[in-house]
Amino acid sequence: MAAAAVEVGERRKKVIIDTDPGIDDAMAILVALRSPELEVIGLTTTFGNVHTAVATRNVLHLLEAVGRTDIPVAEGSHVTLKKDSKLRIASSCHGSDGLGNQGLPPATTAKPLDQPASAFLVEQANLYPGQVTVVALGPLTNLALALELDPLFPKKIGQIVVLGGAYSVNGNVNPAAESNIFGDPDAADIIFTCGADVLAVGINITQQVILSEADREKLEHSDSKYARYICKSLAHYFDYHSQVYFTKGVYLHDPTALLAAVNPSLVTLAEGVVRVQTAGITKGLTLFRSTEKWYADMSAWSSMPTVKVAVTVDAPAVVELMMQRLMADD
Ligand SMILES: O=c1[nH]c(=O)c2ncn([C@@H]3O[C@H](CO)[C@@H](O)[C@H]3O)c2[nH]1
Repeated sequence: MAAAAVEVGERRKKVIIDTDPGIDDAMAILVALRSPELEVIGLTTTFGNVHTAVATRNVLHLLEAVGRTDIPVAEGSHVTLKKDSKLRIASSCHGSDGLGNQGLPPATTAKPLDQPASAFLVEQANLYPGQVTVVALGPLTNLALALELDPLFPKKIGQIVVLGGAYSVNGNVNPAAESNIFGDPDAADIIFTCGADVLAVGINITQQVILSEADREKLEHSDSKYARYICKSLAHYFDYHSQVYFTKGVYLHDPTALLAAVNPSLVTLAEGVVRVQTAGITKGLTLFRSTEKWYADMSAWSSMPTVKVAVTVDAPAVVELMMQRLMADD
């Protein structure tokens, strides 16, 4: 089974998680910290589920709670690539504090770096050319800014795993758009067409991966500090799903993308050009053109680099692996 088949290579994969926690972001970060295949070399923050300052606060709180303040945190952009400060924040999904309205205090000593996220991303890509995987769990603004800082960033970064897009299904902001792409569609279109090794995991995949009430109970009975940390925010996430999706379980968006970086065999892929609609009623729409058909006239597509898009997922294996990682002994 896929979960058992994970092999720890001699060299752990260096990972930077770009994140806007967010309940399922927090879950993904915790899973990453418990994954021996990964070396988390940094966390960068962005807006989306919360404003960027709150994302930074939440990341620092989480790292302190699990004793991992050795991991550097770089704060990201507070506005979109086009400097729009009127952001869409998904507070109904995650609570106004991003972690289920727990009223958590700020971290006591942990602080972000002085360096902005984009500069940190460029620095790490230069330090470890071809070796760094960015798992992007929010809008892609910081990555697009990194590319502005260093046009060779797409060639120096190892892989960008994007949680984002809705490929041939409705979005979750509106029928057209998924939340992370809607948050900064200009940045997303740039990243999808920049020539980097991009793997997109959309909600057509992540909405198949469901944490049930029974799974939640198992997490609640675990002594692991990682499971205990996430359980405190799960009630809000379950309530939200029951109100808007009429489901008893919750979607594991961010952990699925993270685990696709840990064990790529959990998903199968198609390859083709992805473009993003940047305006109008379909703003944030992700359109995937597979290479299965030749088109006579399509200049906005034919000259563009391709990306990989996840098309199937072993959902039970993802849930099991996530549970194992969160409940493993401290
Ligand atoms: O705007 C949103 N509406 C949702 O229903 C919703 N459900 C989950 N999410 C968050 O957006 C990303 C997936 O699209 C993840 O980071 C979810 O937390 C949502 N965002």
